[in-house]
Amino acid sequence: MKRVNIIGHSYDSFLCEQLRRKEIYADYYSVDDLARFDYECHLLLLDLRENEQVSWAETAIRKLHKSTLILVLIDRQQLKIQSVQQLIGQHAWDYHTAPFEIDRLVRLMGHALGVIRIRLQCSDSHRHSPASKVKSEVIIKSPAMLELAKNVQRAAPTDIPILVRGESGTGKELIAKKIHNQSGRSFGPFVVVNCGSLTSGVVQSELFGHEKGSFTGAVNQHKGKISQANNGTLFLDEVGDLPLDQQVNLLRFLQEGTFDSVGGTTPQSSNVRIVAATHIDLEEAIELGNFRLDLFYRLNGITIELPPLRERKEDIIPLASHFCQKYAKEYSVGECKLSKEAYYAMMQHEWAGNVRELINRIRRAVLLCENSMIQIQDLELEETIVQPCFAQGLKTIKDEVEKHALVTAIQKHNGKMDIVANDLQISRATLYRLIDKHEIYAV
Ligand SMILES: Nc1ncnc2c1ncn2[C@@H]1O[C@H](COP(=O)(O)OP(=O)(O)OP(=O)(O)O)[C@@H](O)[C@H]1O
Repeated sequence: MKRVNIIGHSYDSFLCEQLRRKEIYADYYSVDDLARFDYECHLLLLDLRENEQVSWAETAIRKLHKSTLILVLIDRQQLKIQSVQQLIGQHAWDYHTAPFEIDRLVRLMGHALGVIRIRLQCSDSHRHSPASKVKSEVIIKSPAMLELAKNVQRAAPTDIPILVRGESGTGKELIAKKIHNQSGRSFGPFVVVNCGSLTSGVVQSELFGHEKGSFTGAVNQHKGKISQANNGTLFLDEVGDLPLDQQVNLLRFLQEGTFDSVGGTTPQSSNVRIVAATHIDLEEAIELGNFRLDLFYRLNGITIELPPLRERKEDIIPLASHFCQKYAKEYSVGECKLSKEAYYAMMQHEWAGNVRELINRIRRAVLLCENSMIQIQDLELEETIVQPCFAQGLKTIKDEVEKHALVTAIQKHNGKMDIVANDLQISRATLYRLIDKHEIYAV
């Protein structure tokens, strides 16, 4: 659905309804209600019909960003008025004379929106070097995550809602930022709402905003996160924890594109792309009656499922190295390395807290380690114990040769498992099975 802001003398329900039928959502502000208008729009229709005085329109135009496209709607006879001519000549991108023909008006708006889109794309490629985007450096080496990155790249440029699922600390928010950065909205804001940390009343005002005086303590008007995310991405973190009574309001916004602020009397709109994340089992929450099925369908245009770190072991060491470097630089302690024991302990650890846990252990270890070498105790990990193999005949000799080949290849390639597997001409799955079989926790 397309959107246009209209300023006019008084609310014209007929015009708004006609536009709505053509899938254009009109946010109408009457001259008396301009305090509500935030002047941050791309397309503005100035409805000057039956207005002799246009001074209010000139005042409004002065507050607009100079890139806003202005269309003017006037009565034919107004074209003869000098102030109207001036206003059109100086500020309007185009005008339309009443009685309006809805199809012509819609075509005009469609054209204006097209121009805006092209302008934004051009200014985006000029203005936005990677440094100006939301920070989202993602370390990825495992096949599962490389596949996931491909899906993110495919889905990001569309406006399809994305549901990111995964255990806590797997990188859901980071992926949401990546989606934003790879979308046409990267020039706009990336706004995060943590649905889990707020009570129902607070969530409503946080998401939808509130009007001055709408409740005790509402001393000023507050712009909600949905409005703040206009032309950008709204990231609904822990959406599974959104209180049930607020789920219906969110659903209405997702279906109709409109919402009411707390204490507000006119529906508002905002052009946002929704990315939601959850670590809870939403299907189970639906069965238990804690989450709405219709909202689930609305949010779940595409699902991106982040595997836990223990299921993508190839990412562990690259992540550890990255954060070693990062914190060594941050704490000015010189380059740090992982000892072989630390390395294997990391590969064996369960990582219940996923990447967040890895970051915490590495950060602490970088500070605590001696001689720039991170040991198991610096990471506060369990020492992995190598069980001896008992030699018994040919089978044992074969086993010993196999183990020796594995250990040698792992040492030679510094633990890079994909290269080790390649060198030994076995699949990665077989390599891990053999590492488990021989209990190779340290080399
Ligand atoms: N692949 C990755 N590369 C680099 N950093 C990562 C990666 N994955 C996660 N991180 C980092 O790990 C930390 C946790 O990630 P994030 O907050 O995105 O996880 P989450 O799944 O949203 O967690 P929660 O469910 O607890 O909100 C962040 O500091 C993030 O930058």
